[in-house]
Amino acid sequence: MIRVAVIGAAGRMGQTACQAVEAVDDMTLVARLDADDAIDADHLCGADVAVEFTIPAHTEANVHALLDAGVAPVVGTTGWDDAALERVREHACASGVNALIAPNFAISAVLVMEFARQAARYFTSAEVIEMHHPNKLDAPSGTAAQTAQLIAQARRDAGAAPMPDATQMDPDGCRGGMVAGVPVHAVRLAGLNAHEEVLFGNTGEQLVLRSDCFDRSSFMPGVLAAVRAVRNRPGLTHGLAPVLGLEH
Ligand SMILES: NC(=O)C1=CN([C@@H]2O[C@H](COP(=O)(O)OP(=O)(O)OC[C@H]3O[C@@H](n4cnc5c(N)ncnc54)[C@H](O)[C@@H]3O)[C@@H](O)[C@H]2O)C=CC1
Ligand SMILES: O=C(O)C1=N[C@H](C(=O)O)C[C@H](O)C1
Repeated sequence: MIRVAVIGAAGRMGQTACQAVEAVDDMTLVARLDADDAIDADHLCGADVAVEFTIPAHTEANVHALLDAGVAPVVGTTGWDDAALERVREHACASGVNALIAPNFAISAVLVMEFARQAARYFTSAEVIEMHHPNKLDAPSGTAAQTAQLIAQARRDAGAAPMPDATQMDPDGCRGGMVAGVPVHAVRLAGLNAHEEVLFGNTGEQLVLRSDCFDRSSFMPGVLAAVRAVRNRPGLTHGLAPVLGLEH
């Protein structure tokens, strides 16, 4: 039986994660913590693993507190940069407590990232469009940022030429933001949940990869898989792909 704490338990993802943990036979929910609760042994109630869905400004501090408490974090909160990930990697290795941080736990989104990585070298142009509910705090989404980085790395590895773009005037930033040299566009629209399109273009052809997460339950199989896997994966695991056997 895996003893699980949920941090950010009052939030949209935290509530869904609590329900998912309570619905399976091999886990027991031992703690629901939110913004006013200390992350320490008293409040973690003997948890083995903590699922963390909070806010970008606080997630790193929460993760270090969990590692100090000997509880393996499974983190879905976004807003991580390379330096913060490296600090967690070092802390996890030094403490012997494993951690997993993934910008997206939905199978469709993880596969879009993997397929985008594979496709990138074959196309002249690539752009990412992420579309979310208007309550989202960060832009671009963690998933879009990771997708752009994977595309950029694959293009670098393939020695791809710069993408064609004749734009000379864009005072309002309508061409989107640039993540690792890949244009990323963020839509915030009432009625949406979490969606991403990756567009690849060549002369005369287009490939579109799209993930639609209509409901937060879509993230839960991945969260539960990460909870089951994290204690067997030394150090920091970044992304769900390796847990799904998509190592590259
Ligand atoms: N990796 C993935 O598959 C997914 C990641 N996300 C990410 O998860 C994060 C949370 O998203 P939502 O649940 O929609 O947000 P939300 O705003 O509904 O929930 C955040 C919760 O965290 C709590 N909180 C804030 N500071 C805290 C602290 N220091 N310690 C403990 N709790 C704290 C808030 O009170 C709130 O209950 C976002 O970064 C979002 O992008 C969302 C969906 C899927
Ligand atoms: O805030 C959300 O809702 C989501 N956040 C994650 C992200 O920023 O990539 C994952 C998913 O897109 C939902």
